[in-house]
Amino acid sequence: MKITLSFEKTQTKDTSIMVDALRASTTITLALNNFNEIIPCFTPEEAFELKKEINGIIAGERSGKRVEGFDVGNSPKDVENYDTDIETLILTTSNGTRILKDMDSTVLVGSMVNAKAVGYKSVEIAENEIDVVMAGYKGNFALEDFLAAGEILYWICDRLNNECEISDYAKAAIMASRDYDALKEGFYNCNSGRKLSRLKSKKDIDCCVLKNISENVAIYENNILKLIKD
Ligand SMILES: O=C(O)[C@H](CS(=O)(=O)O)OP(=O)(O)O
Ligand SMILES: [Mg+2]
Repeated sequence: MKITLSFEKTQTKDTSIMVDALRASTTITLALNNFNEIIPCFTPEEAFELKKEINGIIAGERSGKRVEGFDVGNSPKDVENYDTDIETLILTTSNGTRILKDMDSTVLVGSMVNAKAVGYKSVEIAENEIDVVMAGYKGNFALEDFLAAGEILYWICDRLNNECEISDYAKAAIMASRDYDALKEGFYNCNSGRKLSRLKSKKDIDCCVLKNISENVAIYENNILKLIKD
């Protein structure tokens, strides 16, 4: 099995894992405890248009703040705990939902909170290649996505008993993610982490940095995110 790490765009047609640790991947993973499906939109305008056509809760942010007129922002716990009987979540965020659009492969969603589950599941479904794709921050490298990718890559290699062809880039992410105290420091002091703290959303970082608190693995098929079947 060939294991790689990429930025924004996947390099495989086999199996990709989209990683946006602060916060979209975490929000998607935990939202599936409250919603049956998530429809990612690429702009707030598109989300508002879709809301007119379907019965859905509309969530997301721009610059880390809830979009005016949305039911909820991009806080994983706020979305997970949103009190509703509606089964569909419409979600648009600055980075994570944007990069899903161009991924021409089987796509899973990975974060710290489901790192082992998504790593193991990717090995189960991949044929020959797994590419972990970092969402980044406004088109730039994001430390938290590199660290979360490293945690996921660790579990992929663990599931393969380290019998795999892994890129140096992917190896570097694993090495960078091994010290959990350093990883947490990275989450709180990266660009997104500092911004979220300024926006009084530190509680979201507290959630997004937790390791393996969820078995949920979302798969992106036909423009919809749902829990992958066992
Ligand atoms: O909502 C988020 O946390 C980020 C935007 S920012 O880094 O807080 O400005 O969006 P995401 O698409 O989850 O990276
Ligand atoms: Mg992010």
